Amino acid sequence: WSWSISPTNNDNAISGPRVSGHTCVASPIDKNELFLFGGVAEPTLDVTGGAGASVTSSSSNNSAKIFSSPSKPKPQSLKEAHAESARLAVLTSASATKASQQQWGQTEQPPQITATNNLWIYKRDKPDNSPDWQLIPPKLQGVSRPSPRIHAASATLGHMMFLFGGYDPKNGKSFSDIWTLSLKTNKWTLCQAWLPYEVSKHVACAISDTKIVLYTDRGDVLVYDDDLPTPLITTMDVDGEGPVGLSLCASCGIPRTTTTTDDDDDDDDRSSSSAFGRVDDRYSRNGGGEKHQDQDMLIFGGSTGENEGFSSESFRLDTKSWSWSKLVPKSQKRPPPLQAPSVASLGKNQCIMFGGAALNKRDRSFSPSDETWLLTVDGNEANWEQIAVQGGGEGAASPVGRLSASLTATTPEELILHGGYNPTSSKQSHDTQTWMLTKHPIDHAKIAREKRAREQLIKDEQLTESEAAASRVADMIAQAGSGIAFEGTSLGVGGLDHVLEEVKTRIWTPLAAPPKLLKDLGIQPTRGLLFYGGPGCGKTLLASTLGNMLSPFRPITVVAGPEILDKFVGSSEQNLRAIFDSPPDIYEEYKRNETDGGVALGRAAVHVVVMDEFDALARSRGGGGAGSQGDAGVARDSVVNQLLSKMDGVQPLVVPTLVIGLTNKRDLIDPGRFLALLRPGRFEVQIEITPPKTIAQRRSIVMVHTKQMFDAGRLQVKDPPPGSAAADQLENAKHLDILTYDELADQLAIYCDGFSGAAIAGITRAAASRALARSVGRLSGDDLVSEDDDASSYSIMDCLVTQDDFYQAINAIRGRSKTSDSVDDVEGENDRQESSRGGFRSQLRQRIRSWTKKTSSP
Ligand SMILES: Nc1ncnc2c1ncn2[C@@H]1O[C@H](COP(=O)(O)OP(=O)(O)OP(=O)(O)O)[C@@H](O)[C@H]1O
Repeated sequence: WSWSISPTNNDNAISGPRVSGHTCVASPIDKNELFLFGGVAEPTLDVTGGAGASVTSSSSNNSAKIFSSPSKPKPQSLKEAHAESARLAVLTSASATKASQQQWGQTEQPPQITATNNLWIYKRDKPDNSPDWQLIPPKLQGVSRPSPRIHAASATLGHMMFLFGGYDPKNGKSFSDIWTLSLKTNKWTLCQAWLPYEVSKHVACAISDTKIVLYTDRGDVLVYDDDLPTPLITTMDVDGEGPVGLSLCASCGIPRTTTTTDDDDDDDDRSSSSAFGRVDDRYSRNGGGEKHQDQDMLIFGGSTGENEGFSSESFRLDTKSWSWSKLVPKSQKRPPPLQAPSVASLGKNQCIMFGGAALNKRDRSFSPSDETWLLTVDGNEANWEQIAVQGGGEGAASPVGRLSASLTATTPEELILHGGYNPTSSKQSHDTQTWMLTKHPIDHAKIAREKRAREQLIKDEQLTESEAAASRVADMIAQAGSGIAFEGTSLGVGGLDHVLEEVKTRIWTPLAAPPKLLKDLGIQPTRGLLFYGGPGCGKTLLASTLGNMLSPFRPITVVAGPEILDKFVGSSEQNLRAIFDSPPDIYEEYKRNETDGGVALGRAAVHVVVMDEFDALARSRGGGGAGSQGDAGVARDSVVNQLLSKMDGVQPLVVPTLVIGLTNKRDLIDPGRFLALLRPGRFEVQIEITPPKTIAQRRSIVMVHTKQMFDAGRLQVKDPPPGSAAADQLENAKHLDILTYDELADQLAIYCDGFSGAAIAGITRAAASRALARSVGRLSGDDLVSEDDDASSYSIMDCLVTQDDFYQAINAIRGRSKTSDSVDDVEGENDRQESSRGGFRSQLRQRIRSWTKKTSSP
């Protein structure tokens, strides 16, 4: 895990709003969009002390003082503790003002806390990945919107964000209203339900498709239910010892571990101790279309309201049995007691916590933490691990300590941190930068070192404009191929790691090296790369993904060999010349930012030409079939000669060019020509692309093609992402023998023995088509719908690709050539098989058994 300022490559990063104590959610519609609402607008003061305590900023010493209310006798019971905590919470704003007056003296005016009701949207879909914070104008937010507030709580259900309560420091008022914001239209609506009392510094998290659970600093667990005709808030009776009235704690959801059965629906029994909303007795499951809850709530840190009562415990609220349990730390290593840290769930059983304020008991000061912790929950055990230490590596930037910031997960491998309050800094106490925590290791030290070396080189050598441009092009290619860029998962290519390794060493490295260094060494980047091998093994896929990586400044040119050949004398050569002499222009955005309109950069930027069916050009005279003789043969001769002379560097090229030739008929290439093609400077690098031979190779292709459906929760597996369609339907499919995603990938890799990459991709498509057909209902009632399912219950949005869909698709393709890549019609094949077969399922099982035997024998 490492921290970086978002975006990493742009020095002119536009910073976001200066804010803390706000709420922020990721749009479920587009992971590149975040919505940020409210918070403290001014940088100088925040009320963070929680119940009975307040904090002011201090420029004189390097830590902020905490002013506590006089110690009270320890509450005797849980109930008393809750009541005490609630009472103190009300005093918070008063003590904050008083304390800050003491701190700032009578003459000096303490800085005012101003809450805002600004709604911001953060979009990252711009081509250069630069962030774009936009304030949504109030008039576009609907007829009415929430008033300014801090410390509200928010959570999303579907495409709606729900906002609960909050506090307005201007008039010392907390709120009990609930608002919904449509993340599609950006319009607010006041909810019909209300919180039972005014509340702020509470937390909220969605626990199912229709329910949000809230934990207040009075120690109450409230449930918002959106699935009823009139939405309703209910106070739950909860068993076990939970956190005692925590203020400014942090929370996130985590998949529930306890099992639910259809008839084990005991929530009604413990129903509500009180219900708030228009219709008091509506908290009933009857006819509510209730889906099974699938998230528990985790609570971290916070203040109990007693003197110095910061909590270091974490608790889990089981939202099925409605009981609290304290997480037991696996080791001594865990975060200290913290107030207002930021936390986000990564799905599955992990979450990440950043920042918060740690209390220094001796002088009762506290300082903001800049630590990042990864928590893995195993039942009630908590395994804490400190991550991204020093930002994730030497030379990495990392966010300064802060509290009341927002940490939002956009994917399980990327989180966004924004805002927050750093009380030890008197001026820039809010950070306006948007920070990104990503799982991929970035070697910041190395990047920084290389950048410095390049800058020095340009300075020392007093490079000309064109040399500097060439250096920048190399720089950009170096960046494009660094980190995990050459990993199969990043390129969407499976099982070809050895090929990627070779391309990286022989093609990318010289292109990415400083041109001056190449000159010193007397070498030039390779001009030609030939991929050969059977059909459907990923040659085209590789060429286009690598081409785009190696040509960041201009589009690549893709041309098929036969397209170049022309029956008119001279036209073929002309076609070829056009490819080399008229490369596509560099992208507009690069031209725009250049003082010379991009002329120097245009001359230096690499042009990648992908020549498919390369054998058509270099075929031996006898091996080409019809049309290979006569005029076409002559045309080929002169085209090849021209190509060779373009590539061997005798004639200077308009721009540096890399030709990637592709052929699945290398044996048709004239041996004499082949030798000529091999000569240095021409197609120096020739790599055979074979079908995946090992289980590991096929597994990685399977992963490439199923990752999207797994991440989106459309794949029937035992471990689907929480809250997804697959998770919802898991309960119904319990009796089926379902594998985890990893197990399924292994299984498919075994069954796909002998398949090409294209065939494996085809199987995924075919399996998805089967699932789609089933959901659309076109085939409802016929035997494509599994016997185990109730066909009438399908809706398009329940669409789930089952493991059986894969097995049937494999079976269909097994009947054909193993390396066939024309599997688009596998669905049709399925239909034919389905209608003509009898006892198909048992046949399939037998086949699978025999494959397993075959493949597992030593
Ligand atoms: N190694 C692989 N990893 C992931 N997907 C693959 C792989 N090989 C093939 N595919 C899938 O098969 C499709 C077709 O492959 P591609 O066109 O690259 O094969 P090819 O080797 O160029 O075939 P041909 O020689 O017939 O042109 C790809 O778009 C991709 O979806």
